[in-house]
Amino acid sequence: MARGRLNSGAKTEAELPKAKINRSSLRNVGKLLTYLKPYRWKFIAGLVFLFLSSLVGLAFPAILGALIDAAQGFYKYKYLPHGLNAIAIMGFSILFAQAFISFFRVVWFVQVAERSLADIRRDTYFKLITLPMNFFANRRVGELNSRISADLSQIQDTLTTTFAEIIRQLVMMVGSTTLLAIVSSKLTLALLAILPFLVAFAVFFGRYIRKLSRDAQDKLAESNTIVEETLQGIANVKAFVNEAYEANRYDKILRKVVNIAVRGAKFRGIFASFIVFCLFGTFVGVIWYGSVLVANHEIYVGDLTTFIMYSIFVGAAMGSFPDLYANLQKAVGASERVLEILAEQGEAISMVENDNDIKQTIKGDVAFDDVVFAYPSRPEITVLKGISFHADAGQRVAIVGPSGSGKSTMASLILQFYHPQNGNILFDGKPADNYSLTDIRNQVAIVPQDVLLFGGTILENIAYGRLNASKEDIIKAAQRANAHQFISSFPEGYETIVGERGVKLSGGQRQRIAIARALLKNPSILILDEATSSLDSESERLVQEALEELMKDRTSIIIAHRLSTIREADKIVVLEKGNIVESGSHAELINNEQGLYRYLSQLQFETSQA
Ligand SMILES: Nc1ncnc2c1ncn2[C@@H]1O[C@H](COP(=O)(O)OP(=O)(O)OP(=O)(O)O)[C@@H](O)[C@H]1O
Repeated sequence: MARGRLNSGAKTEAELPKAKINRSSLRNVGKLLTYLKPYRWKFIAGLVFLFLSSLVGLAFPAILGALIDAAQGFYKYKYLPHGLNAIAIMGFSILFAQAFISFFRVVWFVQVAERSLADIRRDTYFKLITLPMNFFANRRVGELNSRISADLSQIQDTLTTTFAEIIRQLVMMVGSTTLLAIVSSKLTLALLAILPFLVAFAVFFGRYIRKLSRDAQDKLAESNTIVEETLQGIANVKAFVNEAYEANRYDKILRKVVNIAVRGAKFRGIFASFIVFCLFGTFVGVIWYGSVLVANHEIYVGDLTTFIMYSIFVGAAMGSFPDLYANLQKAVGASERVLEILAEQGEAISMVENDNDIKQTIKGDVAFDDVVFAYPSRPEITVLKGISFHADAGQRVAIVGPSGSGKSTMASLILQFYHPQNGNILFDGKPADNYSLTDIRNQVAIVPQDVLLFGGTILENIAYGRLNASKEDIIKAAQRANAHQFISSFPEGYETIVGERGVKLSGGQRQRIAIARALLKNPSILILDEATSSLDSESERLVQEALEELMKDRTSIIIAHRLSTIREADKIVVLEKGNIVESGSHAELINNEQGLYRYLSQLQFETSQA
């Protein structure tokens, strides 16, 4: 199912060229355009200036024609000054005005687009990070990444360039055609007899080329996903000596990209040469016919110049439409994909830091009451089948059981990453819905199996537990977590950059940083997802000591893999295939000869003896 969604997403992309720009897609894009609202005056001013600069541009051919006619002593236009120099000065003034107007329209459009796009980016990112875990289970990081980068850049491009170009070219085309008709209706008719064929060809061919380039883009996105996934799991790639396999995988997809792109290149080439041939052919024809009209004294030479320039404007405008239209279509597709994310239902987390302060304190009682749960991405498999257990505030409760029995799932439910389909999770006797999400997550900390550190400094990584903590508090937490010593031994101390995902630190060091982070957070409920990989005995001792310190005076739910570490727990809950099969103290459980706990303990004891 997860891949199903992914594929459907990819399919929308591939089919996009066929999706017409229609009312409903435009309505969708209209929703994104609301982001322009705060900057609407600048945007409207930009539009007006754009319109003006296009109109002013239309005056040129007339002025140049008038200049040439004036050289021969003809003054056809009453509203233009008589005299060569006067007309030339007018031409320069118009040029200056156009330059002036163009400057502002470019600056304003870019300002508006940059600002509104930053707003959309911010909102998309905010939405993304508040989406429930299930959303992420169904998508790849690379795919989401490209929403924020590629799709939004496409929209930005369209707002800054394509949109303005479309308006400009439309004004040029309509204006030039009208003026052409005024200059010479005969020549205009001759031109219009050829142009529709050109346009029809351009549109037909342009569509096909767009489809090809979309396919190439999709494949390229796929290849980027490979790079990203490989780099993220580089240790795995190396450990399995799968460099050649990955290189092959990447090479294969790159070949596909090249194939599609090369096929597209041929069509693009044909398209370009045909357009060039037709355009020049049209001009040659028009100049030929125009020269005949001049020879017959039906029009002036200046008129012919004016006419040729307007024809160039019309031709250029028509030639630019297929690309502009393709860009518009891409932007519509990109907007739809971005809107998809914006329309998702996020979790109730505020983006204002103070809103997320603790409002209802939790003492530390945790209980599961007949909890039934299946992951939304795999509804057919019930992972927890009616779990009930209780941990009093301050108690240590260990959850043990074979791999896949649902231990980590229980941790995710306590953190409210998912919600049970049946039953309740209770904090201090009250169902979780009675608390805000932020209240629960602020008072529950997890030290996960696989500690993920961010790329910044050690200080920043510990401070992640409480962002407003002072440096003294951070050092104190590190000391309590047995981390201060090794941190101080680094030349840069707390300012040491941990490297991407903490690769510069050992497993035990990373764990102690995670413990310091949790100590700083000072939660009333602690979840320890014990690391499966064992550390060397010295490191193990340091981590264990740090954990003891961390567990003091709070409820601890320990997901244990090594049963030797949980003998002192107040209660041990034994899980098997989503059911609690036993619970009690170590002494009670070990005496149950038929019990799973005793069996697992013996198994581990034997393995460690072997
Ligand atoms: N995000 C998920 N989406 C769908 N199914 C999942 C997801 N995470 C875990 N599962 C499934 O839920 C079941 C319980 O997994 P869970 O990780 O809770 O087990 P566990 O007892 O913690 O195992 P381990 O000791 O190996 O960590 C497994 O069958 C697993 O395949």
